[in-house]
Amino acid sequence: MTTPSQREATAVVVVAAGSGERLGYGMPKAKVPLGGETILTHALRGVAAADVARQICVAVPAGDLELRELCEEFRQELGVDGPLITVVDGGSTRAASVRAALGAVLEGTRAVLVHDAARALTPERVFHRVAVALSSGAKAVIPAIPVVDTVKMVAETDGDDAGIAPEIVTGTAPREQLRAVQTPQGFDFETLLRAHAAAATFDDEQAAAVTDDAMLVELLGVPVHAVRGASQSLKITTPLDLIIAEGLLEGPLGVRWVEG
Ligand SMILES: Nc1ccn([C@@H]2O[C@H](COP(=O)(O)OP(=O)(O)OP(=O)(O)O)[C@@H](O)[C@H]2O)c(=O)n1
Ligand SMILES: C[C@](O)(CO)[C@H](O)COP(=O)(O)O
Repeated sequence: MTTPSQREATAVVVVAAGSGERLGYGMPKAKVPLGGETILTHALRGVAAADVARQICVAVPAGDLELRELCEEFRQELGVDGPLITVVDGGSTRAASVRAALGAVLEGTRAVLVHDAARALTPERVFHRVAVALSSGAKAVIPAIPVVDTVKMVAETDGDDAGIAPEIVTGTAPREQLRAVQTPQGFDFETLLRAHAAAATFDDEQAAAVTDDAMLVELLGVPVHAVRGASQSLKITTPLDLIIAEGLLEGPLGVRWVEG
């Protein structure tokens, strides 16, 4: 476990400003119902239950008053002893939303965990593993799980192969070295600020290639450590993911039965 002084110097950023195109609900994904509540409410409950931070900083779609209200209701539910809940307008990319939230982090913060609201069922133990690794001296920590599929590189087919199939295999990745990466990703605050300052200068193509915060820290040459993630931390991205998440909540023991 982390100590109270580590908790006092930690903030969790929850990015919830995405549009949820692939889920196809016609509303920001954070508002989509899951087990009778919203995806964002589940995510916030998980963060608060983990109790690793004095502040939770949420990025919502710019101008979305409903989600701001939801955060305010959650703040009231936690009461005066709960963490400070700060809400900011997110940006047009995930990284821009993270940057907006980092701008609202309390003075004195030394560690930040960045979490996707879309990973609404992430168990407390994953927050703890990340926080403990940070408190043991890591500057960057990610939760990760082994990849179960065989992963191949492909290219568009051309020449003699055109007309047979749209893609051709160019190689097979060594599966034992691959991990599927999740959130919360934990960082030394100063390191994460440096990484995002560099990313803020990226052109559109470079910015589009940024899919998590750890890769920005990798670009600084800072080691990124991996701890065990959990299968129930799945990112609710497609309608099938939402069905799986509903199923996890409805299981006989709720989401707690899932190992990992
Ligand atoms: N401009 C953005 C884009 C994404 N996110 C957040 O980043 C997390 C991961 O993004 P993803 O699951 O891809 O969400 P969406 O961008 O909403 O999904 P889609 O690409 O289907 O629209 C989500 O919690 C999402 O709210 C964000 O805060 N700001
Ligand atoms: C940060 C992340 O959840 C790690 O798996 C993922 O990269 C987000 O990707 P998205 O394309 O923004 O959903």
